[in-house]
Amino acid sequence: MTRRPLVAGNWKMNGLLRQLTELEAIGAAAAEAGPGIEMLICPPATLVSATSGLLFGKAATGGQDCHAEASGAHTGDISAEMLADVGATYVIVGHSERRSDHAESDETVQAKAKAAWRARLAAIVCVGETRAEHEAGETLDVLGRQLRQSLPEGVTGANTVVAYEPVWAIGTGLTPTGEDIVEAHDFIRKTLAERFGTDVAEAVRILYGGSVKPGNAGEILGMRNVDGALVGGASLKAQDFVAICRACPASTS
Ligand SMILES: O=C(CO)COP(=O)(O)O
Repeated sequence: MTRRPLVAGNWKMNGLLRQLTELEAIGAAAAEAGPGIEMLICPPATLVSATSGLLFGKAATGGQDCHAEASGAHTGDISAEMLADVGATYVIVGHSERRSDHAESDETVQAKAKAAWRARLAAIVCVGETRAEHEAGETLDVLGRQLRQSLPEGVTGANTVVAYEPVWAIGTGLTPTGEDIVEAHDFIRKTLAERFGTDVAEAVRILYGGSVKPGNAGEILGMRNVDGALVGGASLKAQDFVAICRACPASTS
């Protein structure tokens, strides 16, 4: 089974209209990379519409979060349907910053993943251990629990991407060892196979996120069961993001 690598940029709470100029270079690089790699930008909600317009036909656009409901009295929230309406095809759910800043539980994340599917968006479901959990040797236990509770029934390779983001590696410049990344990704693939069957598990892309930079992208993206990256800080500069995409081995079919 060949999985098409996905390199995704999560701009988090960064980006004003004037930063949309970065998208020109990203769109050009996506066109040059061809179909062997998929590129995705998840800007803040205010820029989703403009981003999808600028990247149309070249790279995908996603939201960073969605509410579980389609519409209603939820001041300040946006729904998966609203993201789809302005051209998004992906939405990140369960990012550790949502889990900590907004006390999102695995159950909430699961409801959001279902909402994404309802709106025909693919859900990028984030999992990852904290520093304390890492140091206590609990990484695989935490990943197992988060996968069990955050993923709805009905996962397919088309509707779901899993992102492994160790919380202690996000924005810190620290990354796990290669062995730790491979162990986590192998474990995620095995856990998906146990619940959804081998065919589905082989089709779901598993991204690594946490301090991915041009300097370490080639090594990380070449690892077994690493099907792309979810990039934070380094996705804000087109030059860095494009360098990361270029370091990604493309699928050949
Ligand atoms: O949280 C991340 C992507 O979702 C990773 O962020 P950094 O690449 O800034 O470490």
